[in-house]
Amino acid sequence: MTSHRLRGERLCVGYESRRVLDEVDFQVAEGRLTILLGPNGSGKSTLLKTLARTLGPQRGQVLLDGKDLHRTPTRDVARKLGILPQSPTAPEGLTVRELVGMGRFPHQRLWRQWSREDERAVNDAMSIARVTEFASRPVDSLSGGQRQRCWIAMVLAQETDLLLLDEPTTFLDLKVQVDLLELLAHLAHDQGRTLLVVLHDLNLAAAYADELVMMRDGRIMHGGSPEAVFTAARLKQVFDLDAHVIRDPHTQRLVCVPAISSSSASPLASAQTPQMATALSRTG
Ligand SMILES: Nc1ncnc2c1ncn2[C@@H]1O[C@H](COP(=O)(O)OP(=O)(O)OP(=O)(O)O)[C@@H](O)[C@H]1O
Repeated sequence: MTSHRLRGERLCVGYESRRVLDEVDFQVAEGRLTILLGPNGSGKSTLLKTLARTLGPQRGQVLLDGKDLHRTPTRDVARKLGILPQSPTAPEGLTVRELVGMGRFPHQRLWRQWSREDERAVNDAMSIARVTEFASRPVDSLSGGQRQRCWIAMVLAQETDLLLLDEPTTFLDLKVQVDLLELLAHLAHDQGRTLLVVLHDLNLAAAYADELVMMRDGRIMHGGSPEAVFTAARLKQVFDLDAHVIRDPHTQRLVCVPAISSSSASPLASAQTPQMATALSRTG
């Protein structure tokens, strides 16, 4: 049986008078890669922040190893749970090595300064996230994608069993997105870590998730394996997206192909014959 170290019970969460989550129950499957999907504004970040202790619930509770997370000291939480928020910003002038080193704070004590263990964790994290070459550069001098990788390195340096990542693939090119998802799957499958990740790319989510969770209007609509959950009917219901779900002939994985009306498709793509395509490309 899958056990649940992190779970939210009857969570009611909002901002001032506006309620976003209403009585949400959610359990993060241990040792699995769970991907949270949903349209903009559906409450994914709100749920993630509540599970990560950065947002307090108005009602309900989050339990980490059976204890109320919002009553657990920060350092204790940070030793078990790492979070990558959406669009984080680093203090001006902070170098990459300094930023990644901040991931080690929960492991330090007043009487125990920077250790070899900290140094090793920072070097490993920078190497995995491929930012070692930028180590002495200020974070704010890097490109969006390079910066995103530094933040991922900081979370990895924390060496927690639980990782909550909000849109970690923002700014990354497709190759780096795939590399990152490979890494996240490796952390779950080979190291037994528990990951909850918000993503917008439906196909990457279907390809890598052990569990897919779909949200809409602050509610969890569906949860389960991609095979069970990733269907055209559910994509329509949750995202209002007209799409076909087909199997990639090479990998047998499920892939969603958005339906594009023939009037908006490029004439080249909708050309009926190779001769028509050649003629169109000449005139175009
Ligand atoms: N700080 C805030 N103050 C007021 N309302 C907020 C705040 N943050 C989010 N909201 C509102 O809460 C709702 C859910 O937002 P949330 O960021 O959780 O959605 P999301 O699913 O993560 O969206 P996205 O995919 O666009 O990141 C939205 O309607 C949003 O406008």
